Amino acid sequence: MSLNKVNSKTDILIIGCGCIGLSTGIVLLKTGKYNVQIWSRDLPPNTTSNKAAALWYPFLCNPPDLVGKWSAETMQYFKDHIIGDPKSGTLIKKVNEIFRREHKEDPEWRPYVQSFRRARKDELPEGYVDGFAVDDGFVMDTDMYMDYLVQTFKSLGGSIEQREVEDIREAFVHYDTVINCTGLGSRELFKDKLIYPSRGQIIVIKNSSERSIMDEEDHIAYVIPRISNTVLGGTNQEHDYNTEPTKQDTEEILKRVAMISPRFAKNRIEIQDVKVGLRPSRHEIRLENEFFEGGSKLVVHNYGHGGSGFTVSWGCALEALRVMEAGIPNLLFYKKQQQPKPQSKL
Ligand SMILES: Cc1cc2nc3c(=O)[nH]c(=O)nc-3n(C[C@H](O)[C@H](O)[C@H](O)COP(=O)(O)OP(=O)(O)OC[C@H]3O[C@@H](n4cnc5c(N)ncnc54)[C@H](O)[C@@H]3O)c2cc1C
Ligand SMILES: O=C(O)C(=O)Cc1ccccc1
Repeated sequence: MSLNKVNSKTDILIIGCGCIGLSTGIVLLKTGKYNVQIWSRDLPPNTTSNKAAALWYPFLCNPPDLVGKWSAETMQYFKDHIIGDPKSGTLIKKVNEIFRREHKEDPEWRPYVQSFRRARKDELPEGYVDGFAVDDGFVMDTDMYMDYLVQTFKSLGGSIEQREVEDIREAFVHYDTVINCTGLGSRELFKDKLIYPSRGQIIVIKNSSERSIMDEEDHIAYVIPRISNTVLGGTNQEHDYNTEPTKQDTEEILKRVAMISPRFAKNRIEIQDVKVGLRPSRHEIRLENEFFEGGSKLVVHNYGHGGSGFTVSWGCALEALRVMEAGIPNLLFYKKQQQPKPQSKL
């Protein structure tokens, strides 16, 4: 049995149609070497990814050095391929993280982001004494961006099937190489009990804001302006599976946001929507090969991106391609394929 090949391209299955699965699929398709299909239980707009704020900013994601590298690669990828396209739903927006106490240390990702600077005093609301700034930060109108990823994936020849995978062996019937982008779903599908939900609630409002600003010191508060609305957040309730918004969280978020952006204390806030998503949290992103069925099947894991899936998406997609291409030659029958055919005795 040879590697699944049609039109001399290798067939790859991706499980999961969130920002990670779609970005990974696009990177594979752009090489011109793979036929890529996505199987996914939920499709946009019904994924965790669609519940994100979303802005570029490393948050609740590890390991720090790799998250810094992948965040910077993702920022570059957005600048090179995405931000110029109005269909992508992205906007360049300065982002400020602010602190009530002096913050001596720069963030671990600072060495990777040249545009990083300390916040100026005039960028700090009353009661805040220190802060970070990234002038070329960017935000995504999440649903627009997710639709853009789906259209880009399909325009490159990718296909998407709504299908839940209950046992990875279902995938092995048709594919030798599978990329696992199931986020929190890996808790069941691969019995990884290290991944757990961190519940995040956000409020979508009509009002606008000139910058993204956030305080994540003692509790989370953020304002993230987008093309068609602004997102106020948020919460971070670990191991909480409740996907329904609560009135209490909405009130808490509005109270905290008024502290970091006083204009929201004075102006009437017109709530358009309240959303909840379960961040796929893990002590660190799992991005590695795992062989099954005696080395004849390969799964590339790419999940556990916590609060930074969009921020590291393209860096992780490029890494998943590298890891996969390092793994394929080790597939058992791939090796057999390469063996010279025995010469006939006649
Ligand atoms: C409120 C909130 C705000 C956020 N804001 C930001 C932000 O500003 N910036 C940022 O970078 N990140 C942000 N995040 C984090 C970001 O949303 C996640 O890191 C990201 O969505 C993870 O993407 P994913 O593709 O791994 O997961 P998901 O979007 O959950 O996709 C997983 C996919 O796998 C599918 N799946 C799972 N199990 C199976 C199975 N067994 N069979 C078939 N399919 C399966 C699911 O249906 C889904 O399609 C935020 C998260 C929340 C909750
Ligand atoms: O809520 C989240 O998961 C986010 O990623 C939004 C965010 C980004 C940066 C700081 C705090 C929250």
